[in-house]
Amino acid sequence: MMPPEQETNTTISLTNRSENAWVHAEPSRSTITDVSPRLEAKMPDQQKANSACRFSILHRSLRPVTLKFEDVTYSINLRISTTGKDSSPCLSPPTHEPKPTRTLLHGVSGVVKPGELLAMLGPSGSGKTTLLTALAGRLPGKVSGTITYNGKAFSSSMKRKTGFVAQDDVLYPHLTVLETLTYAALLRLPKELSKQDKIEQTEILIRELGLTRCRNGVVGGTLLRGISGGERKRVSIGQEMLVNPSLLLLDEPTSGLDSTTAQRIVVTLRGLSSGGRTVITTIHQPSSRLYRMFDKVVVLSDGCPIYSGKADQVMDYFGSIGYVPAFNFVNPADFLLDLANGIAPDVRKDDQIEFQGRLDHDDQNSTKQCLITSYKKNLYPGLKAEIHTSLRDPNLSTSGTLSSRSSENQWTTSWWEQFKVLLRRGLKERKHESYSGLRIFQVISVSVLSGLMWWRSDTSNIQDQVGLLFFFSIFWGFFPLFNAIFAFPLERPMLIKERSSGMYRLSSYYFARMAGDLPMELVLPTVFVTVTYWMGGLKPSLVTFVLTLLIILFNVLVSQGLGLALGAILMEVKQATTLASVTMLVFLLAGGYYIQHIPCFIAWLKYISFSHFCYKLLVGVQYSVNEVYECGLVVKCKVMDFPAIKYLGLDNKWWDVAALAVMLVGYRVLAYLALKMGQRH
Ligand SMILES: Nc1ncnc2c1ncn2[C@@H]1O[C@H](COP(=O)(O)OP(=O)(O)OP(=O)(O)O)[C@@H](O)[C@H]1O
Repeated sequence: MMPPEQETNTTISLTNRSENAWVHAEPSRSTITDVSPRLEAKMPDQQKANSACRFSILHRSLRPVTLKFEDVTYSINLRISTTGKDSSPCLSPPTHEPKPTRTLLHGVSGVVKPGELLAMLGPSGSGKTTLLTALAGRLPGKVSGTITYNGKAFSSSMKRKTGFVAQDDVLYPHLTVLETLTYAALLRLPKELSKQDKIEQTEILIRELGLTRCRNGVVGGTLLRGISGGERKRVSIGQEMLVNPSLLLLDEPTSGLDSTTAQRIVVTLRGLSSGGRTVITTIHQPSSRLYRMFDKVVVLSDGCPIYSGKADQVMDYFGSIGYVPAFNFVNPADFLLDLANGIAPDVRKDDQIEFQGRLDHDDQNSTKQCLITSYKKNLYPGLKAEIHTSLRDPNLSTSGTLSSRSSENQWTTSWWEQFKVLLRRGLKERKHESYSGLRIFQVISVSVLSGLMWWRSDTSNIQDQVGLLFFFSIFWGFFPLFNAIFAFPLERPMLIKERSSGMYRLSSYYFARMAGDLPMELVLPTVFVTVTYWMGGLKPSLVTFVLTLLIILFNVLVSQGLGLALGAILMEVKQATTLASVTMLVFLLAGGYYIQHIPCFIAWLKYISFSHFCYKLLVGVQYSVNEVYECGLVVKCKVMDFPAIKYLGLDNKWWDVAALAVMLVGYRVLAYLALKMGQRH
């Protein structure tokens, strides 16, 4: 363990180095050379030129962004109104009529320029996250007021220049720090950089963030012990820093961290903003030394602004409207939080006569009202003027937009590259879950058990043998279905986070996910069928065995597709598993083995049951048309006349194959469309 002093020293030197490697307001030859002197020294001239060119591509993406927001107001529809009224104390007087909406932000304004670090302060529930999410262009529904980025609305090009670090770290628990950042680099850095360059950038970043000690440690999560909370937070920040964002927004990056680690993170943010980025962070209770690092603050009280402006002018402002702390050396952040909570400060002796009367009568709400009114009266006009000077803002001369419209919508990497990286990452993350001993044990034990139950059955016990074929179709309908249901609901937070930052196409993710699931989905049934087929005494023919296996694999893929579709449509595991159980029960009953005299008004159910088609095909390949079995004492009957087979009406097998093929494609298209629609909400 490093002593704390050493850690702090490292932080400062790291931040300085970070300014060399990551923080560049304007791309130039000199900054390019700064990026990686070690790399350049090793390269021949031509390679150096190429490398310089490649790194310039990375740094060209840092364009100054001036973010202005004016009168931002945001409401949500309330599902259940318990009190029947909007509880906000903002200027409008409370009404007693039930309202279907609740306003979370009430006319918040501000300006943040490149090189500035803005902190949003306020009590829990005051709307900091809501405002931050609105500024990151990620808030669902309608946000009224104006939010502009270099004078323009949020666009897909801005999306890729924006880094957003959410309050809860969304990371894959089984990947190491190095793997997490490398995969992010491979997905997010421009295609003009080689894989080696991207890996080099990751290594630099790991050093910049002080993550060297834990680079090979797994990230961990609720059920898996991994790196510490502070390290995890730095990994999340690192993922965003990789793209060299011009605008970086962070939600509570210091929450739950000790003061040294919190300072380390804010120092890093300060370094990032000094290099020309626009950095906005929400923060709960900063110490006074952290507060001093902020250029601007927005203070919210129940969604209403009580201050928006320079951090070092806050005390003067509140002093000017009559709120002065009792002590000269009070932490401004504590003072602001008290005010935002409606707690008027203790007064100094010389001001006592002036304030005593009001303190006696003011409750917290009226203090808040008073502060909000003062903000509107004193600060807001000035802020409005600052927002409206956009045309004269020198930062806007570079306006931050890319040279051509077409390049705005380009992805940083190709579809194929995204697919490969996502596939590798998915396999690595899920190998623990897919190849878990438990799952393998489950399949092998059921296969051996059923092999023993049906031990060497033959056509003399045709009922049992047909039962084994039906069991194949049902077991390999249930098992993949219930595994696939979890896929999208569990990955949802990651998908939302990565897709919101424009990391990859939905189609590349979707195909990578399907391809990643294939090995396990196909290996386990193969083992199962091999064991049970031969133990169970089915037709001792290699061709029949292979055909049986292929039919079951086909069935597995169809069932997996249905599971993916249910998961993607409902995006909720409990609901999806309930619906899947009902569906499979219907398929089981309509399959044709248990009931052969289904009333015609409900008999159509078998046509939507993939188990029915699978069972039909299995019977079709197991028995030939003229095959007979002993149906009584020295009496032979045709297998095709056995009730559970006759009912199936074995005609053209290709129709059954076609029906399964339609379901195979249909369910997967449905799953994709459901994901796509889900992304819009
Ligand atoms: N989707 C939602 N449905 C209902 N209420 C919501 C929703 N989103 C936010 N809120 C409410 O809006 C208010 C502001 O929430 P927000 O998360 O922005 O606060 P915050 O200042 O970031 O809080 P904290 O510091 O505790 O994270 C809270 O009272 C919260 O309960």
